[in-house]
Amino acid sequence: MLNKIFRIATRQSPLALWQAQYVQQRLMAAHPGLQVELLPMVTKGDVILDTPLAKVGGKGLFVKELELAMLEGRADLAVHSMKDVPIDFPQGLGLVTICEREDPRDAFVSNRYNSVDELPQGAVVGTSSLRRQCQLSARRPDLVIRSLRGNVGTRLGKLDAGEYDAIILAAAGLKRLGLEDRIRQAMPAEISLPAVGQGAVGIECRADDEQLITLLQALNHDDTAVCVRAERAMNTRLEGGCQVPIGSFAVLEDDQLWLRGLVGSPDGSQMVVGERRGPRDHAERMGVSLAEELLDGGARDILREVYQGQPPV
Ligand SMILES: NCc1[nH]cc(CCC(=O)O)c1CC(=O)O
Repeated sequence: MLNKIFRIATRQSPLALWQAQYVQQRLMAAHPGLQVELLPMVTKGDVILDTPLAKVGGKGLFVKELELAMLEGRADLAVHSMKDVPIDFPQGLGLVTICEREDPRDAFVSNRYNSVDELPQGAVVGTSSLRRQCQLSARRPDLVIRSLRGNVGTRLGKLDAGEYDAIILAAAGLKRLGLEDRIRQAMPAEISLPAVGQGAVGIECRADDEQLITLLQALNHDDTAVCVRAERAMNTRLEGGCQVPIGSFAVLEDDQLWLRGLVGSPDGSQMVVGERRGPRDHAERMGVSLAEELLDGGARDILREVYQGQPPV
């Protein structure tokens, strides 16, 4: 076993590399003598940077090449931000481990203002997330939301160049990159309900790689996995991709799971919210039943508009 080298397929953005190195180090620490290397790759999502994600086919773009490398045996595992992991996995691959969640909140970043509520009338806020746009606009209909893409460093550069009064990023990405001091306001879930899986790192590998799956168990964080499972079950029932304004966020409080969900129109004029509390082993069914409540409460009509004629049933 120890003469095998395990290869982690990874994108080359600083955040992707940080996450891959984090898993590499944790694997080697948990299993002294284990050899783990990185296989840095370029994905389609990295190449097409100036088109809104919604127009180029979504987040699957960032993972396809990594998955092909695993299926062809050039790599053994891939590390993902759970937020970017699609609902379905290709035949032969599976998500086997979810690591402990970093700060799940959205971060308000600005060089002039301390919070969303402090922004002046008509301020320009950068984000390409319909979920963030929806919640910002619902709270502050006067704000002008402008598209913002690129990796974390690029986005901060555009803020610093004066293109925006403020931008919204995931707190987790900023903290991992040592940029925590850029956060002016870690937005509570009441102001910005996070995306499914936000802040959690997941590990994908070949479903029949029993040796690796066993080694990876040491990195699994059960509480995080339960929360993310509930969030993903809700998202799956809604057939949510990343181009839809869906928030889903679960926490464990004294072993009780508290799941909150939100579906809104991109302009923030409509918003359907709901929540479930229950035992941790009901994670999936809570996600599904919350999704159904949201659908019946208006989300079906909102999503029908967004999906343009392909509504969830
Ligand atoms: N959509 C891109 C993406 N995917 C994961 C993170 C941040 C880290 C995380 O949520 O784990 C980000 C950047 C952002 O939203 O600011």
